[in-house]
Amino acid sequence: MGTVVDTANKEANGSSLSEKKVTVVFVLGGPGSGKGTQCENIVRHFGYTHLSAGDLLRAEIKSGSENGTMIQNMIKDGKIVPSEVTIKLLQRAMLESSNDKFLIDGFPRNEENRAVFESVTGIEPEFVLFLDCPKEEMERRLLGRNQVRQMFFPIEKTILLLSSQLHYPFLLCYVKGREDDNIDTIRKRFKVYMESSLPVIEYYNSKGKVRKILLCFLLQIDAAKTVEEVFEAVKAVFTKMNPVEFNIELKRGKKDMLPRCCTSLGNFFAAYYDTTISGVFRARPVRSHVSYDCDRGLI
Ligand SMILES: Nc1ncnc2c1ncn2[C@@H]1O[C@H](COP(=O)(O)OP(=O)(O)OP(=O)(O)O)[C@@H](O)[C@H]1O
Ligand SMILES: Nc1ccn([C@@H]2O[C@H](COP(=O)(O)O)[C@@H](O)[C@H]2O)c(=O)n1
Repeated sequence: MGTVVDTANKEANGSSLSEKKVTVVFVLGGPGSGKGTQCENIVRHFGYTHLSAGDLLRAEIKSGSENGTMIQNMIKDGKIVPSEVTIKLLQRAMLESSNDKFLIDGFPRNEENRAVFESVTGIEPEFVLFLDCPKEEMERRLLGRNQVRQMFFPIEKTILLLSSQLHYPFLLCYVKGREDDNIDTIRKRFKVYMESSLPVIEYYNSKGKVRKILLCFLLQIDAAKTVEEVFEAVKAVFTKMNPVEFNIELKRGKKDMLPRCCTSLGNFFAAYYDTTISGVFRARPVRSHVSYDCDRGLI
């Protein structure tokens, strides 16, 4: 008998994810680090489809599903919803999409999410984009997120006015925004992030899959990077996403020859792995449009 996730894997259009070859990038970072904001930019520039695990869960609550109340309680408490539920939603969204490139935002959130996703779908992420943001900045952003909604959305602003002037506090429930953007739940979400989500990032880091973006300038107070500054760094990661492998024989087998390899291959390579594995090293192209007809060389 198949599991719930097996069923989801088949039901969208009769096909399964293993038949549909997909590229997946996980976008991770603490609550409010700006994952959703950067995903919107990546979608525009690089043609990915953005799947936010949190948004899919919130949509499931609204749909009146039998799991709705359980999901709502978990989110209110900052807890992680059982993997089977979230993975089913992700699988369905991937199967229903005509795209084959996905940004999965806010997933995997814990070791169970990661292991079940990989075993059920057979998908390993291309890489993990990790937005590394100080806690104080994330807290400021989350608390600000609801205020922004209240200040700029005209209907919400009107309801706010009515609720205060006519003393109808119940109207406030229409302008609250995300129920988990309150200080109590935010603290719980930070705890879950530190205890359960960071180990997943460490796991992928040990496999060389993490591309970390620092969201604040180092050694500066109040030095959070703007959305545009962060996206410049994100763009560089996606532009250089496909490493090119060269079989380069190093005459003297010395690591310090590698920068010269890069230079002699036309200055197209900004970075390289400084380890040689039986004479092979990988270089990342600076310009994505360059074509590589030289994949062998003797330096
Ligand atoms: N670089 C930035 N500088 C200042 N504010 C930002 C920046 N990036 C995002 N924000 C703002 O911070 C808030 C949180 O951003 P966003 O919703 O993208 O975070 P998130 O990581 O997806 O959050 P969550 O984990 O809760 O889903 C939003 O109000 C957004 O406009
Ligand atoms: N893999 C996940 C992702 C999210 N959740 C729950 O949703 C809440 C909001 O998530 P955001 O990514 O939108 O911040 C989160 O606090 C969890 O309760 C989950 O369970 N599993």
